[in-house]
Amino acid sequence: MASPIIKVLDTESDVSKQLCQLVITRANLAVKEKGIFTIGLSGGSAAKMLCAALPEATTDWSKWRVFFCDERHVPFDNPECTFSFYKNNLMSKVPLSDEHIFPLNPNVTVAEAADLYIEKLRSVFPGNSLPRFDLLVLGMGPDGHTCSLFPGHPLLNETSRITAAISDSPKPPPCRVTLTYPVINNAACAVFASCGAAKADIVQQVLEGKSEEPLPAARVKPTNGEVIWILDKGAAAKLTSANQKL
Ligand SMILES: O=C(O)[C@H](O)[C@@H](O)[C@H](O)[C@H](O)COP(=O)(O)O
Repeated sequence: MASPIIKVLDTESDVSKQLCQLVITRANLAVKEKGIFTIGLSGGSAAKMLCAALPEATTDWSKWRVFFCDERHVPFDNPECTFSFYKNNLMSKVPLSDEHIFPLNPNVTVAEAADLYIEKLRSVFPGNSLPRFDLLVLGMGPDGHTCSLFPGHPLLNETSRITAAISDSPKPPPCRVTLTYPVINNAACAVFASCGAAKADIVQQVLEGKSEEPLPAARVKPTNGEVIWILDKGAAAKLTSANQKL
């Protein structure tokens, strides 16, 4: 797998614009080549960036198939629900129909929701092969987690399931469903967007650390794909100069 591509920009607004530009470029290329664009979205600051800029974008929304890299197992009316954040802040502004965005089922147990999510994935990625997303938009928490894959958690070692339930997430809420590394590392492209000086240490650990136990975000290494990190200067502040290309 090639080394991560690192883009360092001045401000969070620049990161947001660059993230959305990458998403749209990838979307329009996938639609042109395959007639469909498959994307996995994350919550947190990436959701805010995408919802702020995507409504202005030019793309054929009818060709998008939108999944969640992870999702909190909460009712849709819970403010923690990532799907509802996108529904209220993106879907309400663009012609992305309900049939093309795939939320979790919050009305079953979290384990059942993880199983049911596999069926939703199979409705777009048929057969038994690993789903290959065109793009996964990922965030990284201050502990180096990504999706709902947390440091030291047994799910880091999941090699057969394509989705998994977690009920002891250290980041509340505790119950979530997450994509696992078999799917994450089968993606054509995974992009992280991280901003702020508070992330500088963990960004340096993930991108330049040599730990025996790599942090979850450092384990995102698509076998036949690329990883792109879009950082503002604050988040990139502890990287070596080689990685600080503005
Ligand atoms: O729903 C979630 O909680 C996310 O998917 C989670 O993995 C998020 O991406 C990171 O916690 C980073 O969040 P921030 O970018 O807001 O720090």
